[in-house]
Amino acid sequence: ISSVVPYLILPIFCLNVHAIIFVYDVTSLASFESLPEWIEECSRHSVPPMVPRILVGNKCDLRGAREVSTLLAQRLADSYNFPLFETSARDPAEKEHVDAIFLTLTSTHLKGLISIINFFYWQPFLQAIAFGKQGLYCTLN
Ligand SMILES: Nc1nc2c(ncn2[C@@H]2O[C@H](COP(=O)(O)OP(=O)(O)OP(=O)(O)O)[C@@H](O)[C@H]2O)c(=O)[nH]1
Repeated sequence: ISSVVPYLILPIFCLNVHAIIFVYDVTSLASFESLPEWIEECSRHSVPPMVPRILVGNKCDLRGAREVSTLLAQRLADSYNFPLFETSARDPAEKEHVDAIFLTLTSTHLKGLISIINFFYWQPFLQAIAFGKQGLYCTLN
């Protein structure tokens, strides 16, 4: 999410969202420090907790201009339990990182879907077992 996205547009982005990538610029401490505000803002717009979120530090090719250390970013990522990636949209050597970001999001999203499917598939059986046990308990008493 870029800092230029007005707050008014955010609710529209948050409708039916499947994944969120929070991107900051590693050469801008201000962009990093604005992240918690954007993360909270997304939560306020009822983005379900199961929607995978990921933190991405961009512009890693600008080594001399770095203002956000990996350690600092990792601490923030850990505090929200988000995976952290550092990459560069400009440096072709970092291409694999961009691929990894989307693979991680896709697999997390699929895991979420599978657990929902599992829940609805097994729920009637679990209920039947619970009910059966209850019935047995009543009969024995
Ligand atoms: N060196 C470098 N420049 C980048 C990278 N990603 C984007 N840029 C440059 O940063 C500028 C802004 O990129 P945009 O894609 O417009 O991104 P934005 O979200 O508007 O970002 P900011 O202007 O940085 O707030 C452009 O000149 C891009 O070419 C990167 O990984 N490395």
